[in-house]
Amino acid sequence: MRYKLAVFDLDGTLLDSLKDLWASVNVILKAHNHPERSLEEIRQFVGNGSVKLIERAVPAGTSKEEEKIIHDEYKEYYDKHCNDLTKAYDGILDVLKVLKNNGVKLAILSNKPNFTVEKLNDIYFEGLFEIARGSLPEVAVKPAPDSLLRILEELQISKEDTVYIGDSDVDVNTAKNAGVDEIAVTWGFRDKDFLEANGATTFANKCEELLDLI
Ligand SMILES: O=C(O)COP(=O)(O)O
Repeated sequence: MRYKLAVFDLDGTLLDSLKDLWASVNVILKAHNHPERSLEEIRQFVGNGSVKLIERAVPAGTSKEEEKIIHDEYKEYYDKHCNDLTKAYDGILDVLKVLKNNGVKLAILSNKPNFTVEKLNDIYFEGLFEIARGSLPEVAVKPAPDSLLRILEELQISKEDTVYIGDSDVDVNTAKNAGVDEIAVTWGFRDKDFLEANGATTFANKCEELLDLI
């Protein structure tokens, strides 16, 4: 294998989670008498963590105080409903197992709240990941390189031996900012043209292609 460590984004890369994100945002918007958002809008709003998701979803003119209340309610609701409609992308679990059997260390790095990432990791990934990390209050979220570099340090793996795999411009930029190689997957929340326009150079169109690339 080319790399010793493969770090994966979660939403849109390992898990098809869009419908639960969409449904949860809308439950809270509705409770506050705000207009609901379409699935396509939520697809575009996801990627920079839950604070940004809510900032983008509330109507213009919403006060910062209300936005914070909506965010807190959303986080609590979504944590309970993060696995109602979500599923792992077909074939991804087998790919992860092959990588692990070939000696590649695996980690998750997401901008989702950390407790939700830990929960989904327990549900789906059978202990395959050394680290399953979401956003932590003391660490800057992606595309800042901090959280990715922290994982490298914890696992004692160099940048040269690491690849970051994700489905969004945020993920491409995270890898670039950290100085590690990146693979953009095209089955997630952003299309290939968009990813290419945002600097992605290596693509996986089907999850089995990751085996050759990693
Ligand atoms: O919560 C988000 O905005 C995105 O989550 P991700 O980093 O797993 O894609």
